[in-house]
Amino acid sequence: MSAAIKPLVAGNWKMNGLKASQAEFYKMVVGISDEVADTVDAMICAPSTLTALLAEKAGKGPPAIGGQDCHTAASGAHTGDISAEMLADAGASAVIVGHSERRTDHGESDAIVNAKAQAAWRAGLIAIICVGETEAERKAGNAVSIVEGQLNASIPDGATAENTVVAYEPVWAIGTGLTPTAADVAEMHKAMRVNLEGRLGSEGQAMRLLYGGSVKPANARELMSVDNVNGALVGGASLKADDLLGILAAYS
Ligand SMILES: O=C[C@H](O)COP(=O)(O)O
Repeated sequence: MSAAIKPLVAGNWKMNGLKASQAEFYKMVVGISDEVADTVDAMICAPSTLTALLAEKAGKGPPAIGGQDCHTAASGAHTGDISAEMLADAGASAVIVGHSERRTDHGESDAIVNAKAQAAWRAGLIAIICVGETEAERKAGNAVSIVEGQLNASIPDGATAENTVVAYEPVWAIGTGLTPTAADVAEMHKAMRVNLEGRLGSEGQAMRLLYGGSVKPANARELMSVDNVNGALVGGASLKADDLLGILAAYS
C-alpha cells in the first residue's frame, strides 16, 4: 500500500435499493467511527433515484455519495439519462464511469468512457474510471496489455489524483466469488502505476487505484494490503452495513 495515499472503499449498489434501503444506509453512517474515517474514505454509489435521499441522510458523511454513470452532456434531449451536473446537484461528489456492466450492456467504448470522465470533471465530480479484462483475455495472457490499452484510451488528459480514481475490476471476478491471487493483483496494479506515472507523473503516482471483484470482509485485508491497491470498489457486499463496515475494518 502506498503510505501517502488515503484509501477509498466505494460501494456500488448497482440496480439495487429502494427508499426503504435508507435504514441500512443509516447503519453505515452511524457505524463508521471517527478512527475509521481518519484512515479510509468511504462512499456509496447509489442508484440515481436514491442519490438525493442518501446525500441528505449522510449529511457531511462519511460515506460520501456517488453516482453509477452519467451522460456526456450537461442537459438535453436524452430520455432516461442523467448528467453529471444532476448528480452533483443531488449531492454526489463522484461518479463511476466505464463499469464493465456499462461497457457490455450499453456498448460503451473507451472513447465514450473518456468523454464521460470529462463530463464528471466539468460538474466538479471525481471520475471513478473502471478497467478490467475478461476471463478469455486473462487466459490468453493478455490481461495487462488489455488494461493498459483501456487506461490509455479511457483516462483523459488532465487527470489528476484529485479528480480521478481508477478501479481495476477483472470482469470474471465480478459477482462470482472468484478473485485473482494477491500476486496477480500486485502485478496488475504495479503495471497500472507504471503506466499512470509515465503519462501523468506525480499525479499518476498519487492516484488511487482500487481493486474490485468479489471483495468481502473475509478477503479484504489480504487484497487491500497488496502494493499499489489503494482501496476497493465493492458491489454485493456494499448492500449490507455489516459487510461494508467489515471491509472498512481491513484498514483498522
Ligand atoms: O462495482 C463493483 C464491482 O462490479 C464488484 O462487484 P462484486 O463486489 O459484487 O463482485
